[in-house]
Amino acid sequence: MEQIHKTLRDAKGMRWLVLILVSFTMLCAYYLTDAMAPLQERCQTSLSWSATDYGFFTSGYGWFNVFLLMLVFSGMILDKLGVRFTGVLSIIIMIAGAFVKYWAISGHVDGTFEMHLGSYQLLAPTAKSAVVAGLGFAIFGVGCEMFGITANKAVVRWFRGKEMALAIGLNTSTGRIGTALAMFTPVPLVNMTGHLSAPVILSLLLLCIGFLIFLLFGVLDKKLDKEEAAAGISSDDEFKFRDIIDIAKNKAFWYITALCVLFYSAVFPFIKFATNLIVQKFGISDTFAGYIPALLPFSALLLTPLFGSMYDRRGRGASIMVLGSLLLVFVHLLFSIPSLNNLYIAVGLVMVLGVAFSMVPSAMWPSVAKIIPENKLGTAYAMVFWVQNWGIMGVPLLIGNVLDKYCISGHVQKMVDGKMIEVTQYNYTIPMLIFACFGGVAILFAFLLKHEDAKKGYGLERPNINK
Ligand SMILES: NCCCC[C@H](NC(=O)[C@@H](N)CCCCN)C(=O)O
Repeated sequence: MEQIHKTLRDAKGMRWLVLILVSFTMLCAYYLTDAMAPLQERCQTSLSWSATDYGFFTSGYGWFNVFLLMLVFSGMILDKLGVRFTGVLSIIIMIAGAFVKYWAISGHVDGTFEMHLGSYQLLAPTAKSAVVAGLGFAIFGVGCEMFGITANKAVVRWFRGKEMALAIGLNTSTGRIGTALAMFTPVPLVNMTGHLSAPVILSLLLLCIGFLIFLLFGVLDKKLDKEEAAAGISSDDEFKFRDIIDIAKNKAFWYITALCVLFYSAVFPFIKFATNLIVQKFGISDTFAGYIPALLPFSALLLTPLFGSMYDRRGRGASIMVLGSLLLVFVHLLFSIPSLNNLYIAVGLVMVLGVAFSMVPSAMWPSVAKIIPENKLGTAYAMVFWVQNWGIMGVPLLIGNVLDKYCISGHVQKMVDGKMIEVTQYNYTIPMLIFACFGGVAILFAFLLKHEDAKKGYGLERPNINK
């Protein structure tokens, strides 16, 4: 006779409480990730940054994750030391990074910085404040990504065989609330306080609250450990180097990873430049321009759980990813057309992008858990995030450079903080075409993944809930 063991994760209320506890920190982390996006023009005027400096600072998020392989180490730490330890460590790292970022943009750093290796110029003269803020963002990025994989693993642990995709979707949605808040609160906050660093101080506060809330999750998760140990359920979480090789041998894993880096390269970096795009192309002030990109995470936050729940009940995960990638290309292509400069069109396109931004993540993250066994999941998520970070890091650099080199359309005089300042105008057609190209290649990988699933039977088109 099969013995049925009831543990905390079998109690619906407990599962959802855990989700709330894990998700709050996600909101705080995502807020800080995007809080400088609506302030691009302010950084350029108040800190004398160029678009290249802004792109350089923005790319900071991925520096340590990519070059120091911090994400890979994070995955190992997660699989070896568990979600509680890794979660706490990641929040401490985020707080440290946020502090450095605050220091740099609050006027403590002046001058420019350049780097040479012999006669070769590694870094052209860049505002020192952008370099230090980038370093802070790089430290923060290590914590934020480490927390992302920890949250994924915690949610999969508590929801596997139950409402897994819905839970991952809701967790992602909470992050989107952070992104939405980051789109429309920074400019009013800066206007109110007169300090460019005000949103960063708010994030620091939120992260400290997140830290305390995560400790509560730790108490429940430890209790689940004890119950499972008493019931003889082993979690076999030990990390082995062989895991990386096993994961790397899986073709479907590489298809989903390629889809991930391409899709997100066309979304996250787009968010960083979106406020400025709206200011430049549709001619509205940055105070209101941030409201339009805010519709993107806002619609995604409502729709991600919806698509997640559809995937749980009806399946069709691979098809959802194909359709989401198609929508992405559609939106970026229309954004690239200079004559389409009606504000209603911008609102409509951002909403459609929100649909794409719900479809792909809601199907992608639960699908990784179908392709890779749970004991290797921390490492697998870390490997996907590592590749994805190349895009999060490289694409803002690329776009910043392209803007300064090929897209300057003029200069205007604007009143900023009571002073008349020259503001550079950009034409965003080329950057939007670059984003569309990423989407085009993403479609190809979404099809390859669907084909591989049909061949190997991972069940990406099947529902997640065990009936
Ligand atoms: N449970 C959440 C699944 C991952 C969500 C995914 N996050 C990432 O891809 C992160 N590597 C990057 C986070 C950057 C923060 N703006 C997402 O869709 O947000």
